Amino acid sequence: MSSTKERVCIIGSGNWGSAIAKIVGRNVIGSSRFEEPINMWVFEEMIDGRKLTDIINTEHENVRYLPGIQLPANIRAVPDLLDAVKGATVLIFVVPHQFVKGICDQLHGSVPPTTKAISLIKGVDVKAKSLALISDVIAQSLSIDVSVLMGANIANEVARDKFCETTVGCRVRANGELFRELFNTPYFRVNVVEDVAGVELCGALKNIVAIGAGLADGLEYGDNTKAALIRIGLMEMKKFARMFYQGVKEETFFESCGVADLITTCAGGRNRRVAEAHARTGKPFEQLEQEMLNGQKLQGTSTALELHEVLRQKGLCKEFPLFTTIYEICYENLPASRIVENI
Ligand SMILES: NC(=O)C1=CN([C@@H]2O[C@H](COP(=O)(O)OP(=O)(O)OC[C@H]3O[C@@H](n4cnc5c(N)ncnc54)[C@H](O)[C@@H]3O)[C@@H](O)[C@H]2O)C=CC1
Ligand SMILES: O=C(CO)COP(=O)(O)O
Repeated sequence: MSSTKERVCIIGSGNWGSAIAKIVGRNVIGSSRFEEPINMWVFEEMIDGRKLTDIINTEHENVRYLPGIQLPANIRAVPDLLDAVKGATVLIFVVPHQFVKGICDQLHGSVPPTTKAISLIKGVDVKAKSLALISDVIAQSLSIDVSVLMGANIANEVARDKFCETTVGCRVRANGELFRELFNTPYFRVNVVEDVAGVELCGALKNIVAIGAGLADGLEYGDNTKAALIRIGLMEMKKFARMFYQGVKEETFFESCGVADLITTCAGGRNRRVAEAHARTGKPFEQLEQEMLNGQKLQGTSTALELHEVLRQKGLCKEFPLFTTIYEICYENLPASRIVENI
């Protein structure tokens, strides 16, 4: 007899993908709603002569992207994307945003329309010079409903069971509630709101602001300057989100995905850390990403570029001086000190 339970597949296995695998892997144990085995699609690579999938499946640890954390044994690493999603009724998308289109192209035609998906991906897409949400890219490509989960969730802290909150944005309330059940734990508290665009744009845009915060740190400008950049960044995030997506709610910016994620990313995130190194050394971001992140990916620089394409196209650069300056520092060799002068 076939199971009536939901079958979950995680698409992605980086730093956040692995931390989230720990949460959902544990949460489905003994569940009446979800099957216990969970496939996690892994972009295969060799580590000291061994396949990463073999290491995960035998040692239950993602030694490359989340070392030192034991994953539940019901998480099964699968190197083939189509094998991984076979039979899944729930898909969790958690890859760096630059890879999502290629993944959707591969999945096209292999995902039933009743599938419920959620995107944990912080980024945006620019299509024909106009902005698209990553959740819309997935939804349109696969003709399925896509919720989002964003929050103040530095993966290494979540993986160590340190208390935090997160925000699920949904279009279909029942799917939002399903995702609450899948993700919520006493130390990972989920709040569900019906504002997908607001939640997702908070998650994407705060990565640009984090670059600004890191530059200020690298230049040793102090806490007041950093707070000012965070405040101005929040205002630009809000202005941008509401200009491009009618219906984005004011309250969303006070959820975990909004102000809380800004604070944590500007204090401890990878975007901040690499931007600090850029201000100190003058090395290009791409080089620092490779030197400092061991295969993990920066999202803030490419998001600044993508946003800039849209702002320039619409003649809006002057209305977003912080986003524009960060783009120019990342891509046009503007000195880091202009972060303050230009705004
Ligand atoms: N790490 C964190 O603390 C958090 C990350 N996020 C978001 O989650 C998303 C995923 O980030 P992470 O899990 O941290 O990833 P990551 O940056 O740690 O890892 C990079 C991942 O990309 C994969 N990869 C490399 N080349 C690829 C290719 N050509 N095609 C497909 N995959 C490839 C690698 O195998 C690895 O799994 C991002 O949008 C990020 O902003 C959200 C919340 C917290
Ligand atoms: O999104 C994050 C925390 O919520 C992680 O941010 P970084 O990618 O800058 O590490």
